Amino acid sequence: MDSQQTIDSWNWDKAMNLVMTYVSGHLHSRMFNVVMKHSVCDYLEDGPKHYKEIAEAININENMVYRLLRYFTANDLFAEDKDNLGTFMKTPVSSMFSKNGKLKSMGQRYTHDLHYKMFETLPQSFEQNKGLGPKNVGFDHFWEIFDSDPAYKELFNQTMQVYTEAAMSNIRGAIDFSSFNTIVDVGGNHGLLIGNILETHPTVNGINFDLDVVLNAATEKFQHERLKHVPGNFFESVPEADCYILKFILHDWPTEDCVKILQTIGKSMKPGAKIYLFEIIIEPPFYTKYSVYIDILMMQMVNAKERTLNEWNELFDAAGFKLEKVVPEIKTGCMIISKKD
Ligand SMILES: C[S@@+](CC[C@H](N)C(=O)[O-])C[C@H]1O[C@@H](n2cnc3c(N)ncnc32)[C@H](O)[C@@H]1O
Ligand SMILES: CCCCCC(=O)c1c(O)c(Cl)c(O)c(Cl)c1O
Repeated sequence: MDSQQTIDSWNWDKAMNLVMTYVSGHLHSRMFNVVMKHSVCDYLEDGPKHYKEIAEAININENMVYRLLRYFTANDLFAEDKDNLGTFMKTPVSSMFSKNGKLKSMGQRYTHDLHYKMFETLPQSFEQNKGLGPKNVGFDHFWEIFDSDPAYKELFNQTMQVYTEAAMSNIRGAIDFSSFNTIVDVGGNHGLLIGNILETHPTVNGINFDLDVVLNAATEKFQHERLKHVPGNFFESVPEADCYILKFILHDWPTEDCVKILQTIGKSMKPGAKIYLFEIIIEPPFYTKYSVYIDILMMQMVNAKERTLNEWNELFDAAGFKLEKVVPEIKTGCMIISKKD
């Protein structure tokens, strides 16, 4: 916006919209924390409710509940009955965050008190050039949280399953895995990706490989007659196979740890084996909002990052691998790598 445009069209609405865009994030997500923590969306699922009815149900002051509902009506989550002011209604968006909604776990996790505490020192992380998130909540590494907070672990697993469900329609059918005998989903968590691949590849066997604390979590894992769930640590060893898939794994780790993970996999790869990486590929200067959001999330929570294709190639080279192909059909990003000759 050049100065002349600013002077000519400067007005209250533009000023406030600009301010809201850049400074309201913490308020907005903490307000959504209240909605998710008290399952406010659920109360509107079976019909319009007066704010006093919801206030009594969630045991919060009725004027506060009115202001909460009003705030999210202005932000298109709820609607207010113009003929019965004070009565609020669900919208297709609020249904997505209700008890049967696809996005409930996302809404709960990304506005979780733990996340808010982990992001409190984001400015210091930039100044100190390292992610300080886990230290804010008493841990050295993000993954330690799973042992001490099973409820958060379940939320994590559920949200990763939702991401995979959202990506499956694009991934399914885009890659032919039929030439492989066994595929290991390294850090497969819920097993949805490898499970879907087995369903469309009748001759392939699958192994869902993840931490014991994850595979023994309460969240249902994908079951299939040709799928085994195998606990382990990808810094120690992974099962032997001719194909490995890693989705949103390497973006969780600094480059030196990614090299260790790839080299650990390399020790178990059969001759001619391939690795399929389902990872974000940042393409300067065409940045998507979610890719740069997840990049900062990775920095603060796991001291890691999203990568450009050049950065991926540098990583592969350092690990003794080479990029065979980028699979353009996979919108979330997909690269096929193999060990250097
Ligand atoms: C961001 S999640 C991705 C999960 C799944 N691939 C997906 O895309 O939905 C990263 C996964 O890596 C697993 N993980 C982290 N450290 C691990 C380790 N040392 N060994 C095996 N799995 C690990 C986590 O338990 C988690 O399931
Ligand atoms: C658009 C893809 C988002 C994947 C999110 C994700 O992978 C992730 C993650 O790996 C870690 Cl370690 C994490 O702490 C969060 Cl909050 C994530 O969302």
